[in-house]
Amino acid sequence: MAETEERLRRTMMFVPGNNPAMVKDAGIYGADSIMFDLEDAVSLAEKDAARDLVYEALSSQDYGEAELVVRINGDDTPFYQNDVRAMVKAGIDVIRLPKTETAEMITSLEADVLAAEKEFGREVGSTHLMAAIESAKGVLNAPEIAAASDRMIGIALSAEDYTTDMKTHRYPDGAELEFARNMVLHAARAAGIAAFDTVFTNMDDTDGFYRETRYIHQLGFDGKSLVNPRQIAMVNEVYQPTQAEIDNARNVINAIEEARLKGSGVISMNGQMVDRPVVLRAQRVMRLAKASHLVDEEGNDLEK
Ligand SMILES: CC(=O)SCCNC(=O)CCNC(=O)[C@H](O)C(C)(C)COP(=O)(O)OP(=O)(O)OC[C@H]1O[C@@H](n2cnc3c(N)ncnc32)[C@H](O)[C@@H]1OP(=O)(O)O
Ligand SMILES: O=C([O-])CC(=O)C(=O)O
Ligand SMILES: [Mg+2]
Repeated sequence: MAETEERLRRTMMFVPGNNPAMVKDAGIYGADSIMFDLEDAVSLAEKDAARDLVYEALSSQDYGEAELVVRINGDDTPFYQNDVRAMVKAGIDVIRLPKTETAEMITSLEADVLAAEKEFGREVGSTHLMAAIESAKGVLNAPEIAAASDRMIGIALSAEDYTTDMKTHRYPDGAELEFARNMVLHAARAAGIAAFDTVFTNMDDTDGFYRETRYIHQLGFDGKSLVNPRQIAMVNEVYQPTQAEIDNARNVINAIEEARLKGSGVISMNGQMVDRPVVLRAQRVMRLAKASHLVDEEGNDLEK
């Protein structure tokens, strides 16, 4: 899917690129985006084997509707060039650059991707990019990074490396991430691309996971990077609109359609002015409701 704003990206699940069983089954859990990892989940000794495994899977497996992302190794590693070429050749949807600190890192990746698209006969521009922000420098440069290329679909905060760079660690209340989360989110919104929150790595702390997901949903993040399939349903639950939100969104969309047929742009509904931002929010609620299987393609309630 080429359209960037329309696509729902609530769940982007890391799949270690060196694990054949996980790579094979990654499509069965219903993640919006599957992110094969060639970077920190893979040891140095396994880098080439992981790249081959992911290349083979991309060439032969059907991952359905999921968006396919690969986290390549950084441009300061000997694996970077081969990662870029193999993933473009395989027709990956999105390349995620880890530890991105400057806009130049993205423009240089863009040039490498373009060269690979031409070399392997892929449509020019078909490979999208995203950046992981994992350091103070990356956070401060996030606005330029997010706007560095038309191929950019999003930026993600990566809190494990970021908190290490900041000489702290992760706490349950997330205060240490407040500035970075807000920077990443504002940089993404200003550039018109998606914002992803970081992984939550304690699989046994379900309450903590829900708390963090509700918080980043409230801030306005599109979704979260995940490390385990069990986290997918929990994120979808948090992002699922309430019945009252769906009813209101449907009324807004119907009212604006009626107004449009009568040739008017601004309308009032229950004494409330309905303008463009209200309509855009309503459309997003209906997209989320459809993805949550609460309404059908026409926007009518489905039986629960
Ligand atoms: C800081 C960073 O860079 S984070 C990004 C790098 N890290 C990663 O990619 C780690 C990804 N996650 C994992 O490897 C695992 O989920 C772990 C190690 C965290 C936990 O593993 P487990 O305890 O085995 O998880 P769990 O018991 O929930 O697994 C259930 C099933 O889901 C599968 N599964 C678990 N995690 C994943 C995953 N990320 N992708 C695909 N399948 C997965 C398991 O293989 C298992 O399948 P099975 O039932 O067919 O055997
Ligand atoms: O992107 C992520 O959330 C995982 C990661 O690399 C980090 O936290 O350093
Ligand atoms: Mg990291």
